[in-house]
Parts: sequence; structure tokens; C-alpha cells
Amino acid sequence: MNRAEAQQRILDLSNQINYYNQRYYQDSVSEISDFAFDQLLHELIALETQFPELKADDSPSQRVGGTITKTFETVTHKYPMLSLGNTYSQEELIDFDTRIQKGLDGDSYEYISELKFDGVAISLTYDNRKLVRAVTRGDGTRGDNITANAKTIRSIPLKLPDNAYAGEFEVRGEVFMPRSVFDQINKEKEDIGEAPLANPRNAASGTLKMQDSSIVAQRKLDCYLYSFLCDEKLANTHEEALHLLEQWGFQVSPTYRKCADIQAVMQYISEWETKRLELPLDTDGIVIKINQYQQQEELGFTAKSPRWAISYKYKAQSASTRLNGITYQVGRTGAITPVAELAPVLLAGTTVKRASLHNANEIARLDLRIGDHVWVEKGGEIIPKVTGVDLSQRQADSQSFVFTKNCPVCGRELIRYDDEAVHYCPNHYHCAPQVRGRVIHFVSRRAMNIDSLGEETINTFFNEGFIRNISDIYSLEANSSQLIGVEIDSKEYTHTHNLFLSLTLPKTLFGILHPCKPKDKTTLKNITDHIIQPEDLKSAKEFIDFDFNQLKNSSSSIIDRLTSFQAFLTLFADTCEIQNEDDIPISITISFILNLSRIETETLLETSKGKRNIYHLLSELKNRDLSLYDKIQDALASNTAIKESIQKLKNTTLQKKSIEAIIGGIEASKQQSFDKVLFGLGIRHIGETSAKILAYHFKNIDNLINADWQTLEEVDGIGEIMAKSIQYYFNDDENIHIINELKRHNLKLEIDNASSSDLLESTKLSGLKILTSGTLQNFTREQFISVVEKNGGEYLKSVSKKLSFIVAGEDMGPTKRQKAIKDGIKIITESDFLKLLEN
Ligand SMILES: NC(=O)c1ccc[n+]([C@@H]2O[C@H](COP(=O)([O-])OP(=O)(O)OC[C@H]3O[C@@H](n4cnc5c(N)ncnc54)[C@H](O)[C@@H]3O)[C@@H](O)[C@H]2O)c1
Ligand SMILES: [Zn+2]
Repeated sequence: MNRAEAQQRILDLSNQINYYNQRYYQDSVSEISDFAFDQLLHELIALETQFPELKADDSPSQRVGGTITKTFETVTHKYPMLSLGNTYSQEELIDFDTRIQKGLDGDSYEYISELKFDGVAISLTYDNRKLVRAVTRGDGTRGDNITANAKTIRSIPLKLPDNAYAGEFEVRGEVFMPRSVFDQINKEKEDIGEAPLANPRNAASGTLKMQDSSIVAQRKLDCYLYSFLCDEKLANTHEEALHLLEQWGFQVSPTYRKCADIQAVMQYISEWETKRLELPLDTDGIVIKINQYQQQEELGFTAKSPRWAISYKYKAQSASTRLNGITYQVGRTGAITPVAELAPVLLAGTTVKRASLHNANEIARLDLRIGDHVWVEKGGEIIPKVTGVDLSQRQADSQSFVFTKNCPVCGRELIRYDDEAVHYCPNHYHCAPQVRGRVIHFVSRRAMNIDSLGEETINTFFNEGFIRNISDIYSLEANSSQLIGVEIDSKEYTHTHNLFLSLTLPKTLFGILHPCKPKDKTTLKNITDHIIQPEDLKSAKEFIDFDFNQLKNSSSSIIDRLTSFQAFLTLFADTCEIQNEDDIPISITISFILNLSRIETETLLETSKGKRNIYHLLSELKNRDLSLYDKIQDALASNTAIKESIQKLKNTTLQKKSIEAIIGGIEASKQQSFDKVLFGLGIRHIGETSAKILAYHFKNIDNLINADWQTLEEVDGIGEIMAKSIQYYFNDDENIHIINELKRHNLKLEIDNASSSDLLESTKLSGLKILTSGTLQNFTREQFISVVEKNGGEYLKSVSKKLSFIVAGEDMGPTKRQKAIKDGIKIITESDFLKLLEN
């Protein structure tokens, strides 16, 4: 590259990096992976090293990526908050170690290794053992004052115990959203048809910058502290400082370790590579720091990062394979997710056939084309993703990929909401996957609580046409005789669904081995485990080729039966069903168990075409071949072992008992209160608490249906978006029809006075668990409890770690106070509490 080319490339790279920094730090959005981002930055640094005269003062290689905002007060950091150099390779770590050796002139040194928590950096200043300020990193020199938000984080102490240093000092750490909280929030968002949060880091970052601290409190952020800064010399090493923090009640992750040399660091790295996935939060690597403060000072800083520390980032495992096609999934919220259909490839121990592509932007950014060879990566998450294209293998005639304009299920034109990369099908109330999603939501525990009606059963009822929308659930009773024998199918119905009713290999083996009655169950388990475990032995085809002499420890009767089933299957091996599918046609299994002739098996195979369960298969046979039908019935009547074997195969079909349970659960749901029914309707943006507010305010469904826009918007806690969404819902004839059906089936569509005390006045305390101790000025104990509950909070009766905070009255009991401090529970005053209610 010559100088002019380098100049242009440096400009390009800087623009790109600045753009992604702006998206990442200001908007809390990652448009590209961290790895891809770091590669851009490394390329920039390499070019600037080669052409030092081209390095601009404001190059992103010289600055911390974030900035301050206008919405919070700006605070200048006492000690700058820098970035960290990073590396993805062990060679570069050795280089780092060599630089340290040189920098310290041969003195001996040791490292502290820590995990690199994937959250948002925070600086906390304490004085007089009280938290005085919490500030973001910002541009490294100045940050945002977010003290009010930080105070809602339970693991950040507001007041320190007496053994803590009383002068001014600063503690730094990482605010994060625990993965469990993240999953919970996304589940709730999905329930009410909102777009999910992208990942825990961006969720934590977005939350910290919110204006309304009561919402921040509901998001349940957490914090690990990892660094201590003070003008007074209270520690000589980083390790000593961590111990001080622990003694003063700060939450320090116990995962740090002192390492005598870089080899010990390597050991730490390999130990945590997989173990870190079990931690309650995301980590993206490790951080290595020189332990001695004196030596840290000698090594010093560059403009952007300390020379005495570096981060090592774990790289995801990757493999290359052919992109056969791109299909689309329509989610419950209508979100369209493109999926890469791949030539099967082995990655981190499992065969990968599909990978997520996120959205249209991602496909365009990668310039993916059908037929390309692509790189697939597996990080901490379960679903692998496509990270790049191997351009050297691209076909000359390949075509750019055009993202669909219409919903692949219902055909409606797709839309994009402001600022979102995802396409949505706006046909919220009529597009099948979305309707089905709302039925699942309707029966869920927090809505109608029909737990006898699981997700798989609902999917099946959809596929079979028993349910088309919410209100059809209440017509199931009238159709209950038709439900007997319906096979519960976890697969979603697709056009390529096997026309021959079939069973998975494990289930088939379970059925055919049943008459052997192996003495100990483990033998049976061993066989199925053995046959099922290897990836390549999941299909009937592979079963045919399997050598059963390998199963040395099994009894001979089992091996005999397996081998003869294998021989039987071989007779039909060329039927396309066995060639292509992972399952075995059920007619073949039944034939084998009943010892039928080849001709009879073929009749049975033919009869099972288009049937969806054993029950239907046998009743069809009655019309087609009565003698065969009778033969089967006789066999079933005379031999209980055979009968049981077939019964095992029928385990997943609906029987009388389970149907009764379903109908019973549906009947009981008619007692659910109005607000639960309202929540269950799945009106976009209407969550549990908004449903309570609406129920309380409007008293019955007709008042709500007839409410005009202004009336809706004036309700405390119902914003513009919700009001619009409510009107949109009730303007739909089919939704009105559903409501009328629910009325006809006597669901509760108005509040009954007995339960109206459960209803809400506001959501200001929603998600918070509260206790009070001592005498309050403004409330009796009973009044306090009722205020907490009316505003969405939960009152707990005793001090426990679950508490969000304690409201301390004048004479709070000393033992309660001590226990609260010990458990790190926040204590606030009555006036703090009133402020929370007012704002
Ligand atoms: N995907 C994108 O679009 C995009 C954009 C910008 C930045 N990024 C990512 O952010 C990184 C740069 O960001 P950065 O400068 O904020 O962070 P960094 O990776 O350079 O590391 C510094 C940060 O690590 C954190 N940290 C976590 N655990 C720590 C520990 N035990 N000790 C010390 N610090 C710890 C702190 O918040 C600290 O500020 C890039 O490498 C990239 O991966 C991604
Ligand atoms: Zn659709």
C-alpha cells in the first residue's frame, strides 16, 4: 500500500470506527461483532504505525470511544478512565510480557488475572463512608453523573461500615445485567409484542442512561467492583486493594487470581475458557494487570490505555461451509429472522446445519450470496452465527441477495420501525405464527393459567385446525370427542412434513425393545444412548448400517431383536421415507411388532399416507382391508406385551384423561379476573401492570372498547403508544368477534368488587420488594403495605436478600439494621420513599 492509499484507508477506517463507537456508546447498539470492530481498530493502528505522519490527533486509536451526553450533569474525572489494549492471540500476550520485562528492567513482577465482565464501566466516589457520586466513563476525561440510577443497584453500597476508610476515594467496576434478568425481560417483552433487547451489555448500557430511576430499579442491574483509587496510600498492590474492597462490603467477583508469570496466566485463560459460560453474566475475555502499584507507575500509560494491563479476548470457534439458502422465521412478535441454511459442518462438537443471520443489514454487510462459502462461529450462545464470507471461493456468477419484502407466512408487506434493523410483519392479529404466539401467551401462568394446555398441544391444535384464535379454546369442549388419538407434535407443520406418519428412532426402539423386558433398565438405556448419541446415528438410514456386534454389554435377546428389526427395515430401505427422513414410518414399526408379512406391511405403509396418528391409521384400515384390520385387532387383544409395545408408541397421543385435564383447566380459567383476561388478549405493549391499571380505571371491557383516544391517554400510566395500540386492537372486527365469544363463554370481562383491591393505581414500585421497620410519619403499617401494593410493589414480611430496600422509620430496630447492612440491603428514609412515589 502506498502513502496515498494508506491515507484514504485510514480515513475510511476512522469514519467507520467513529460511527460504530457512536452507535455502541451513545445508542447502546452493536451493528457489528466486537471481533469485527477490533479488527478494524487493529488495521488502523497497524497503518498508523507504518505511516506515523498520517496519524491524526483525534484518531479513534488515540481516544476512548465514548462521549458524554447532554441529559446528565457532566463530571470531570479525578483520575482519567481509560480503555484497555486488547489481543486475541497468545503470541501477542507473550509480546506483552516481554514489553513488561523490558519496562521493569529485569525486576521480578507478578500479575493478577481477572475476568473481563461485559458491561458498562462505572466510577463510584465515596467520602465520609457515603456514596457521593456515580459517573460513567464518558470520553475518559469527563463522564455523566448517573448517581440516582446507580443508587437503585443493590450491590452498590450507599453507606460503608465503620471499618472502611473515611476519607475520599474512588472505586471502579462494571455494571451488568445478569443473564437471567435479561432473559426474563425479553420474555416479558415478547409477551406484549415488543422488540427484544439485543444483548445484556447493550441492555445494561441503555438502562444506565435512562432518565427515570424507578424504571432502572425494575431492570435489576448488578455490579462487580475491580479497582480502587485513593490519594492516601492504603495498599501497595492491586491484590491488597481488592481485599480492602471485600472487607468494606463491596461486591468483588471471587474469580480473580494471582499469577506468578505469564505461563500461569495462560493456565488461567484456558481454565476459564468454558467455565466462564456458567457464570451468571457475560464475560468476553480476561484482564491481566501488574500487581505492584509501584511497578504500574513505572510502566505508565499511553494516550488511551495503561501499559501495565492488557485484555485477552476469547475467540469463538469457527468453521467454513457452503450457504445453501436463506429462509425466514416469523416470530411471535412478527419479527422476521433470516436463517442461513448450511451444508452440515462439525463445529465445537456438534453438527451445524442452520445459523442465525439477525436481520437484513447483517446480510447486506456481509454481502452474503447463495452458494458462498461462509464462516460460522459459535460463541457463548447456543445458536451459531455467520461471521464472514470466504471470497476466494465465490462463484463468478453469484447474485446479491434480495431480502423478502413480504411476510413468508401471510404475504403482508413487511415494515421496519424507526431505528430498528429488524423487519416485522405488521399483520399482528391475523398472521399465523403471531396468532399462535398470542394463544400461548393467553394460556400462560400470568394470564389465564391453563397449565394443562402446553405449547406443543397448542401447536398441534393449530396444525389440526381445532384452534384458530384465543376464543376457540373455549369451543374445544364441544369438540372433545375428536381430540382422542391426536398426536402431539412438537414440530411446526410445514409443507414438507413427512406424509408417512413416523417416529423418531429412539421412540421406535423404545417400542420394539419393550417385549424383551430387559432385566435392568440401564441395559435398555445403554443401547438407546449408544445408538442415539453419535450425531451420525440419528437416522433410520444410519441405523440400517450399524454394526450391533459393537454392543458387547447388551443381552443377546436385545441384540437379536435389534438385528432382526434392522433386517426388516432393510427390506424397505429404498422407500424414499427411510432414505430422506430421520424418522421411521410407524406402519413399519407396527408391522414388525405384529410380525406381519411384507405385503401387509406395504398395505399399512400405503394406508398411513396422509394420516397424522395411529388412531387415524387404524380406522382408515378398517375401510381398506378389513382382514388385515381384524388380524391387528386380534393380535392386540391376545398379547398384552404387543399391546403395551404399541401403547408405548401411542404415548404422545391424546387420551381421555389428558383431554379431561385440558377441558378442566379451560373451565377453571373462566374464574380468572378481568385484568388477567385483558393481559391475556396480548394487545401490543399492554403488560401485566398496564392491564391492571386499565381494568381498575375502566371497570369493564365495553367502557374500554368505547374509550376515545383522549380518555385513554389521560389514564395515569398509559402512554401514547399504548393508547394507540389499544385503539388499533379494538378497531379490528375479528378482535371484537373474539371478545364477543369470550363473553358468550362467560369469561370475566368486568372487575368484581371482591378483587378490585388487587388493582393498581400506578406502576411506580413495580418489581420492587419492600419492607419497613420502625414508626413512619405518614402511614400506619397497614396503610404502608397497601400503598406499596397499589403501586405495583411487593411487601415482604422479614429481612431477606430478596429485598430491594427497607424504608427506615424513626426507631428502626438495631438487629434488623445490622442484618440489613450485613446482607447489603439498601436502607432509605421515608422522604426518599415519598419522592419515589411522586416522580
Ligand atoms: N461492536 C461494536 O460496534 C463496538 C463498538 C465499539 C466498541 N466495541 C467493543 O468495545 C471494546 C472497546 O471498548 P472499551 O474501550 O470500552 O473496553 P475495552 O475492551 O478496551 O476494555 C476496557 C473496559 O473493560 C471493562 N472491564 C471489564 N472487566 C474488567 C476488569 N476486570 N478490569 C478492568 N476493566 C474491566 C471496563 O469497563 C473497562 O472500561 C472493543 O474492543 C469492542 O470489542 C464494540
Ligand atoms: Zn405475516
